[in-house]
Amino acid sequence: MLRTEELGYWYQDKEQPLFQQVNLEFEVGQSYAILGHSGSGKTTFLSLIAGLDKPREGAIFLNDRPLTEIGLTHYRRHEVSIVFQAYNLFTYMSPLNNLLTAMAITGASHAGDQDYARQILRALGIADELMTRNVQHLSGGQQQRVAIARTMCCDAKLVVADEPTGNLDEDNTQAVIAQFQRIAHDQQKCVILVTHEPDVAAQCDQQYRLENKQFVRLAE
Ligand SMILES: Nc1ncnc2c1ncn2[C@@H]1O[C@H](COP(=O)(O)OP(=O)(O)OP(=O)(O)O)[C@@H](O)[C@H]1O
Repeated sequence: MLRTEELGYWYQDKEQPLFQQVNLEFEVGQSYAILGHSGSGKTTFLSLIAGLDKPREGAIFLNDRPLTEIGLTHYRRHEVSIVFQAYNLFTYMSPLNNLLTAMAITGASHAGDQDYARQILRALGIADELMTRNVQHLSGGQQQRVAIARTMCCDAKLVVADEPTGNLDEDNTQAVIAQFQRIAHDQQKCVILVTHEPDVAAQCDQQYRLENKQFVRLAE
């Protein structure tokens, strides 16, 4: 579904590329973890496949169409869903309104369907009384679950997550990873997440380590 071809990136003020000649394929129905030491370029890679930045070299294809042809604005709005470590929810809204707004903005097939949004929040353990409260009253783990619920109610087949469990305790980490696995397997989406935690990576279907400017597939 998503393919990189001879992908390379460096920041203008850096002499060395962070990665170069990267040829990878990501499929729906699978979850992928990307590991690598701090500063190796994991977040940068994620920002390229999320359409937040453009490659210096090579190209990214969604279903064989280059992102440059799809257009980054359309791609970001309709084709990819992003989960950040810092949740990035609308802080002045309730969980329910966060989902409804995301569905409206992206033109999701369930746009406007409150029951559907409630059902997804419930499945992620957000109790009915929390759904209409301001999200700032929720714990970090609950907010991250709302961010994941938002991904689930949108139609984008590609879900990218940057350190989604970085702020969470063990229980919430497990709940979040289990949910990403459901997104990949039950919703048949492609989940790509960056993590520092080998235990988290081990629960994904495939793992890569970014080292020496290349993504090395780790044995299962
Ligand atoms: N906007 C920028 N301009 C210049 N250099 C940057 C910029 N963003 C990141 N870098 C540098 O690029 C390198 C890779 O950063 P990146 O955030 O992609 O790494 P990472 O592997 O995600 O790191 P971490 O695990 O610590 O989050 C780092 O050396 C960082 O300092």
